[in-house]
Amino acid sequence: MSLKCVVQLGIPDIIDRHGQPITLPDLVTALQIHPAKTGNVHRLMRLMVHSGFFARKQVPKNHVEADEGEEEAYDLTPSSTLLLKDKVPSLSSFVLGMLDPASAAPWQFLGNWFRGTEVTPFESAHGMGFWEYAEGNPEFNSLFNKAMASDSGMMNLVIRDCKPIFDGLSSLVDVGGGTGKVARILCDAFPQLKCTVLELPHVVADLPDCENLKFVRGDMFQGIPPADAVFLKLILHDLSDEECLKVLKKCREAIASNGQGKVIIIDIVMNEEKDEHEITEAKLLFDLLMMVVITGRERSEKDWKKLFLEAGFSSYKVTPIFVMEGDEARDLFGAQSHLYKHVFSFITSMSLKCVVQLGIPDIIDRHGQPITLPDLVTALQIHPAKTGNVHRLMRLMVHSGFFARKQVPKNHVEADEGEEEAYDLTPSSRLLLKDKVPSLSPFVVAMLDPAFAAPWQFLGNWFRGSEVTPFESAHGMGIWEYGEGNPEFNSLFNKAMASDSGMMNLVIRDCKPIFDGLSSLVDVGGGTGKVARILCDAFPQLKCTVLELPHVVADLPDSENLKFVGGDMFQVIPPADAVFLKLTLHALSDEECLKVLKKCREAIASNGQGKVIIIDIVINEEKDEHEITEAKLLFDLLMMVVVTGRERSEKDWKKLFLEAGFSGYKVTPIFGLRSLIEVFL
Ligand SMILES: C[S@@+](CC[C@H](N)C(=O)[O-])C[C@H]1O[C@@H](n2cnc3c(N)ncnc32)[C@H](O)[C@@H]1O
Repeated sequence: MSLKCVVQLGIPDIIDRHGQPITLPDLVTALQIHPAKTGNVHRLMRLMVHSGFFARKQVPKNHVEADEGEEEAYDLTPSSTLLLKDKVPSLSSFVLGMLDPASAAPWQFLGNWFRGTEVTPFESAHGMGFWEYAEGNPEFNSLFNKAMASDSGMMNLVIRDCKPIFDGLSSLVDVGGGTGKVARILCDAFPQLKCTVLELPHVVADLPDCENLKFVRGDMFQGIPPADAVFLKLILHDLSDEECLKVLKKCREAIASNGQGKVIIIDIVMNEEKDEHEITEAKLLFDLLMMVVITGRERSEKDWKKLFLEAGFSSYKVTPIFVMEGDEARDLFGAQSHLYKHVFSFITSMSLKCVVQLGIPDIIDRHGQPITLPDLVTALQIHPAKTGNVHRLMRLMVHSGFFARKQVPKNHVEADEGEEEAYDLTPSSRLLLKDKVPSLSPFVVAMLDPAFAAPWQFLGNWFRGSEVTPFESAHGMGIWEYGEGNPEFNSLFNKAMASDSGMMNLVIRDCKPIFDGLSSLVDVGGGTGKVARILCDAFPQLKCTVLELPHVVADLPDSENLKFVGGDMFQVIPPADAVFLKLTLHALSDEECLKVLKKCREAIASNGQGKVIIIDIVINEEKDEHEITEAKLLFDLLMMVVVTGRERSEKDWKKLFLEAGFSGYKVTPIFGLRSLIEVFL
């Protein structure tokens, strides 16, 4: 969604027009950002640099003469070059089309769809199939057609290498050829070729024919005009095997008239053994996209061959055109895969949510050993028409490290000796077991709830508008107020935070010296008391108080060592030996954070030697591994979108502590993404 925001704000074009790498102040000026939001541009750019969409460069300072030396600036990379709006090829329309709310909505229905009767999750979300929806929604139709045309623009790069394939053809029908982007490229490259685009009537309704190019309104399942060649780009992967077979047979009839025609298909061929990890990932994401939006699938060469032979063709030849050695096109197609992987990375998130909703980790755990696909399908009680799709979900999840493929002895029929493939848990999916501690499944479900997903659609406009957060743009109020009025969301959120806090169990014994000698502690913003309970159990001498918003702790009973106080941390924090804040300060702006830190100081000042204990993220781009920094930067944007918070470097934290009047602090990186910070009077 940050990528979509980058496209909406036109950042690649701004850098391109600038003619050289652009500094942050120049970018902010060019963007015409709302004055209250200018401080957030570097956060968006930091994530985008980390993801390979921009490069940091040093340029000579040029603002004030006295200011000699160099400063940091952002440059385009091959991936962001593909997002320039008026260049060819440009994939900016693809990004906007694929991340449109109408395209995003069906993913929320994936889990239920597996057990229900709707043909696709798209139908669950919109009450009709994709093409019908596009027909009735001209804006969506136009967005989708532009997205496909922008993808087709990439054909320009390879068409000269494909010359032998089109040589000798005098007529060609582009089936499902959209608004004719590829057909025009072909007509330009091969002037002898007469092209016909066969399309749904509403897609080509207003398109005029020209000399070599004709539009025919029709249905590929009914008939395809005769020609030397039938061309299908990203059509057959939209179709189920049955539909694909029907269309291939129609293609055969269309080319049969001249006895030597051929069908030319541009589509994905799965090749997990040979492809690089990132290429396979992009292909698997497309496969799930095809499952969710239409009834299609991505196919291996073996799958394709089966269909071709069944349709009556005698042979075929596969050319992986988009990965040609030594060609400038190779870099661009590499950039395209990188871009698509990021456009569709939400598919991995939503598939993960589906895996939790279906309870797959628990099923494997209960099975007591790696589970075969047939056993998993049986245990899942999937709708009979959907059983063939479980392996597609699992294939992506294996690729993303959530499950491992193992070989187990065949045990279904005695005759069937040997081994078969089965899925096992990995450390990541073990964290999703519902009844184990710690379990992060409530965290997954809550963070991918529609209420959390909606604000991301507002990010681009938010940068230029006056709303405090994109969450407010989406829901008309801040998150805590929203939680107060929506008990279901409130409960979902509190369970998510409690599930995250369950991880504390794992480290509490290592933190003993930090809590030794304390007799009272206030957990500020302590949710429903998960951490406080863990602390009470670990340190029986400790009296804990949870200070929380009244609606969060309304029904929670006190117990011997644990008291709940409904209140407001900006007003007053009860006095104690220590104030504890886990993930509370990263949800606050610097000004808010300072206010709360001062209240913390007052709360511990009474005994003259108290301390503040913070568990939160400390950004350390130089030292952390790439994946850890990525997770921290994603949290940073989450804090920008749902609240007014931010993730901070040690330098940022230090500045706040000193400004709040503390004398010193100590950071202990205990906790994966999180650190424990002690702050002293
Ligand atoms: C990100 S959550 C952290 C929850 C908990 N510390 C944990 O890590 O599991 C922030 C918490 O701050 C609470 N909160 C927000 N504003 C508050 C305020 N003004 N006073 C007290 N608590 C507040 C929210 O209700 C929420 O539970």
